[in-house]
Amino acid sequence: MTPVIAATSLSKSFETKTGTVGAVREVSFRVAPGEVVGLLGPNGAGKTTTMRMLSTLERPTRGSAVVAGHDLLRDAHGVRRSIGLVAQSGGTRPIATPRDELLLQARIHRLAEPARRAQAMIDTFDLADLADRPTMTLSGGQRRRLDVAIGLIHTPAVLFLDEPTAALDPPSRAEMWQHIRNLRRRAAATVVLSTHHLDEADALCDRVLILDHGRLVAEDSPARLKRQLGDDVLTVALTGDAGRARDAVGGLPGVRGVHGDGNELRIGCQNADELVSRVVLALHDNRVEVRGLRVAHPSLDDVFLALTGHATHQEV
Ligand SMILES: Nc1ncnc2c1ncn2[C@@H]1O[C@H](COP(=O)(O)OP(=O)(O)OP(=O)(O)O)[C@@H](O)[C@H]1O
Repeated sequence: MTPVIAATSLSKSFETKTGTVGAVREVSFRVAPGEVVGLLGPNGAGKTTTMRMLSTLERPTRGSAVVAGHDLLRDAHGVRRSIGLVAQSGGTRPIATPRDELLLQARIHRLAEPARRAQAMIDTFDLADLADRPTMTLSGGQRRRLDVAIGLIHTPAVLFLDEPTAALDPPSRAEMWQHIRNLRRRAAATVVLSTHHLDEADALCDRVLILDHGRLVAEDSPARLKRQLGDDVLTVALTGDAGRARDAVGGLPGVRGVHGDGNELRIGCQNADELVSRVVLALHDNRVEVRGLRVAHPSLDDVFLALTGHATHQEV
């Protein structure tokens, strides 16, 4: 199947007073039609810059991409016509109403029957009660919903959502998740979204691209990424030398991998119940005090830590 996005060695460097920042480095990937793909990584990993390049807002320093059949460098106009972009900051005017904003976008895209199209988006995104109020009176979640409606009004082949749920409270977040799920069900839209919430990527994405320091370090479905670590993760809170603790348990039979984050070891394994007593004994023999134990299925947090050596909430 022809991919909707094919990025090849996409790279972007910024020249700053303190030197060159390699924001995105040689990133290559493909996105199939109808896929929901997550760009995942901590602050500064290169997610926004990747999206800005793919939506023609930033020119790549190196590399190329084809988006919805249009070459990014040779046919930026074609790319722009085929995509919707919901930026982190949104883009609505405070005193305009949602209906004004949707109408304006419909006209910018020269859609037939703009008023009917605006109303369709108002209905789809549950904006009926809010449609004629100034956008500055909307809550963060309501405004975000409007941003997505605006991004979709021209039925783009690809929708880029930059942190669609940043700063939303849990109910608004859940609502936004439902809208993103509906996009795929109703519109079969291809969606590329960025997030640093691993649970969000897990809940919404067919595939995640994990970025760290501008590089693509892994690319797979959330389920397969987690399975690589085993069925269980045994988390051990400890006091003592983390390096010595890692060495003590790393070679035990059944251990798939050990990752340390401060005073905590996370041990990927097939069956944590069988391993617990051996881990405690090995740590005791190496003078590491165990303060607590917890068993869980691997999360994308564990995957991220295993791949990069640091947690997603740490800035890079
Ligand atoms: N215009 C710019 N000038 C200089 N450096 C920049 C510019 N834009 C981005 N950067 C740098 O590029 C790197 C990647 O930034 P980017 O915004 O793409 O990361 P991100 O993963 O989207 O982060 P966040 O989750 O915080 O939005 C960062 O180190 C950032 O400071």
